[in-house]
Amino acid sequence: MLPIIVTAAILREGETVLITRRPLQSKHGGLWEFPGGKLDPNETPQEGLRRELREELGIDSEVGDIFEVVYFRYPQTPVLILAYECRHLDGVIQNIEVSEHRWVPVTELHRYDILPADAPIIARLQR
Ligand SMILES: Nc1nc2c([nH]c(=O)n2[C@@H]2O[C@H](COP(=O)(O)OP(=O)(O)OP(=O)(O)O)[C@@H](O)[C@H]2O)c(=O)[nH]1
Ligand SMILES: [Mg+2]
Repeated sequence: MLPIIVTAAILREGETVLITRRPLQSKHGGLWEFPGGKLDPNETPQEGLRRELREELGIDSEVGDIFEVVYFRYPQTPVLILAYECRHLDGVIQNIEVSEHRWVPVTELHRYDILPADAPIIARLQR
């Protein structure tokens, strides 16, 4: 099966990185992740990630360099996650399509129940 392509944002503030919590009623509800989502047809990854950050958090952003690429097999379908360094340009972060957001020091990410596919992203953040 071909993987679903997903983009994820690495947004930093000082030593911290932004993680968001999936709504309880959604798939993997209650788990933490990096904001982002599935690519729509005919969208570039950068366009898709900017759209997701607007939809989920209400912010304008700039998508920068690729940070990590992860292939992971979930029981239902594999995912290919493209994680990009992003810059928060404008707007106050709101929990629109997420239940919570938190700025977490990279050394404390292990305290959170983060989606298993994100392990290589976390490892790179902690290097
Ligand atoms: N955004 C995001 N998705 C991730 C991460 N890690 C990870 O395994 N995923 C998986 O990627 C898939 C797509 O993400 P999503 O459900 O947020 O997609 P979406 O925002 O387009 O939402 P939708 O499906 O309700 O339209 C999910 O199955 C999710 O489990 C991550 O760090 N960020
Ligand atoms: Mg999403």
